[in-house]
Amino acid sequence: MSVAPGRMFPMTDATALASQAAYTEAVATAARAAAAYYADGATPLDDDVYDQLVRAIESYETAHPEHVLPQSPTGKVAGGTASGDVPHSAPMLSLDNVFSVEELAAWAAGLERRLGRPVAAWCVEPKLDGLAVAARYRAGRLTRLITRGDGLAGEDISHAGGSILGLPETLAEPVDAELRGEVLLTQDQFEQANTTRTAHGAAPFVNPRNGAAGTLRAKDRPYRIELTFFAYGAQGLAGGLAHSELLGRLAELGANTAASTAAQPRRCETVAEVQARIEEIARIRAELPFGIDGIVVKADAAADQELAGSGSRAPRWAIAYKLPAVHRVTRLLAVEWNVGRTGVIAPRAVLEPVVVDGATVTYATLHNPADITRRGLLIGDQVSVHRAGDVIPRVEAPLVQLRTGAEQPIEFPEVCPRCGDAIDTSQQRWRCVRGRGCQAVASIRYAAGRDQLDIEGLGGTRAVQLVDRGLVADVADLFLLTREQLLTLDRMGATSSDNLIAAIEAAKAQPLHRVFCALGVRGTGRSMSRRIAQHFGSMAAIRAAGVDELAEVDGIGPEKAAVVVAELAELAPVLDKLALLGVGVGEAVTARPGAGAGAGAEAVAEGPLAGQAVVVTGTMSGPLAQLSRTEVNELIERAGGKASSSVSKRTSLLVAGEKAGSKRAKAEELGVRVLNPEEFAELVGEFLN
Ligand SMILES: NC(=O)c1ccc[n+]([C@@H]2O[C@H](COP(=O)([O-])OP(=O)(O)OC[C@H]3O[C@@H](n4cnc5c(N)ncnc54)[C@H](O)[C@@H]3O)[C@@H](O)[C@H]2O)c1
Ligand SMILES: [Zn+2]
Repeated sequence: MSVAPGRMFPMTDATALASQAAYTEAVATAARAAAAYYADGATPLDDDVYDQLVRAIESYETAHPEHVLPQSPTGKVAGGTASGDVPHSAPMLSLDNVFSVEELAAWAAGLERRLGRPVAAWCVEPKLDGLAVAARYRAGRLTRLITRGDGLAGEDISHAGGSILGLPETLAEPVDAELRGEVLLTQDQFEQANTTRTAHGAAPFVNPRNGAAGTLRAKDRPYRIELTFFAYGAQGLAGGLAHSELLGRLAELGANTAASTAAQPRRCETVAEVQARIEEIARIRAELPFGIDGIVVKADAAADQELAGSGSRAPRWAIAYKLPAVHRVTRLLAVEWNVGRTGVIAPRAVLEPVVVDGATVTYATLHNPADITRRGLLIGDQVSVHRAGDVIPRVEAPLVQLRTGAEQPIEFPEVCPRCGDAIDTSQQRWRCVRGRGCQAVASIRYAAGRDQLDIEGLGGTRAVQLVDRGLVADVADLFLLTREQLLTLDRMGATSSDNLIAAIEAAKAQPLHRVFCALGVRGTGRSMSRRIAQHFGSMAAIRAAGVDELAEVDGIGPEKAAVVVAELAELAPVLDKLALLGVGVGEAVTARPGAGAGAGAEAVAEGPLAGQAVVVTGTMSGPLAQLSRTEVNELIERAGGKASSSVSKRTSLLVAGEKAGSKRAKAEELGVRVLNPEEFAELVGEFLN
């Protein structure tokens, strides 16, 4: 992640409030969201959106101070929605925010103007994404634990004291003091918490922060959830310590601090150094074992802090440099089950697209079936999605409070979705019992298919037999099969053996594009294979091509080209065998630069509609609904057919939608085959876009 100058994510400009009515509504929305956020975390707004809203409210209030509403969240700790009955020894404040390095520099300059001198030094540390607590110690023993509340008084949560790592029951010295810091769930603790909760029939936590809040408040739970404490402040310890010295002192007393992590607090002399450290922490954010939602910059010296003082909501000597939210709420649309090369069957969430940390996320990992159960997910749920840096996006949990009742259970496969054989569910990661053989069966079936090598007599069960008997492990092995070997298979007589051998022999002469297609390289269906074959002219040339050359083929971008190159490299042993056997060398089509998508002469002779005269009538539906009549006609031509407008003896096929009328009657009279738009779309599926 880079924090180069400029805004890291869209800010308030677009959401400036134009009128008092808009302001009133914004205040109401923010107040509702904050109330939900500090109560149970079930807010429909993402943090970024909430922050933007509050900024817009603030700027409106600056311009119209006479119109400020009393329920406005600005200037208040927790937006004024939290409270408590244990008074704090000194206010527990929030932090003001900046969103760019320019704003940070302006804030630092403002602080120095206020002080009338340069800030002696800064301390830069992670902004831990949890909840602030005050821990009171008497003679070194923990006596009371209190939430931040409204900043002036909080709730007593002493019951939680025993399950917080890094918050000692007894300090290393018998001091009377109050430690302040953040309580959070690390990623591991969050996963563990949700396993425990779902096992007890409780709803999983939406995200670690929400989980920490719920856990601190809860009493009398039948299970224990472990949390972690990071100290960053204190009351009642010897005064005059710089912040960085105080952190050292807290660690000496036995409390956990961020110094124990890769995002260690660092003392910086200049704002440039501060920016560099911010950038470092932002860069390692995704690898930290706990969540951070920003980086806190503090004036280090006690004298600077004292002179700057505090406002009602936040100290003036510290600022939070916010990072883009890595948690987003979106809808779970479906779960797909993909079988990997080794037969592992992995679920994948299909999401309503959402931008998280700068990238659009449409898929997220669900790890394994137990993971789905642990999270208690349903199709249609609003879910919290996490993504940071290059980390694979993951679904964290459903927001059960937002369910409508229309959610559906997730169906788990009963047989391998690729080969149809049984699933081994004895491990967390489900596997096809066929293991690597699953891939072999699937790839051989695919290779023998009508649009590839077109080997009749090599359907599903035959492919399974051949793989199970160890006769075939890849496409090339097919061409080494002997009649004698085939005769040893169940239900395989002399005639079927001869026929299959003949079909395989014939397949040797299949043109290059079909042999290439038979390899099953990802993203290269029938028409793409044709284009690649036409472009390069021989398998040797295709294999010799690099990413750049492949990317020149119509329809292959650099990313797809890289996939093709990588998969071909993996297929090298198969390709070597095929070359030795002389498969895929027949009828090499000469390279035709610029040949379009399946539009060449070959395409016309090859598609599912090859040589057919097709008429379209009525209203198109299904996948064809979006197409104009011209587009449907183009589709027919791409698929090898000829589009015509009237039904006659020469018509091969009529595609009849709703309100088809006289053409349909005539076709039926002439005995012409009639398909509805859906059936037709299936027939020409591959050519649809
Ligand atoms: N999504 C929503 O609807 C919604 C609603 C309300 C609030 N929020 C989120 O909550 C934020 C406000 O929460 P907040 O009031 O807790 O303030 P905050 O999280 O913006 O910052 C203040 C808090 O940071 C914490 N903190 C972490 N590391 C720290 C460190 N090293 N030093 C000092 N403090 C540290 C402390 O708990 C402190 O109270 C908003 O910015 C928004 O992102 C979201
Ligand atoms: Zn399988």
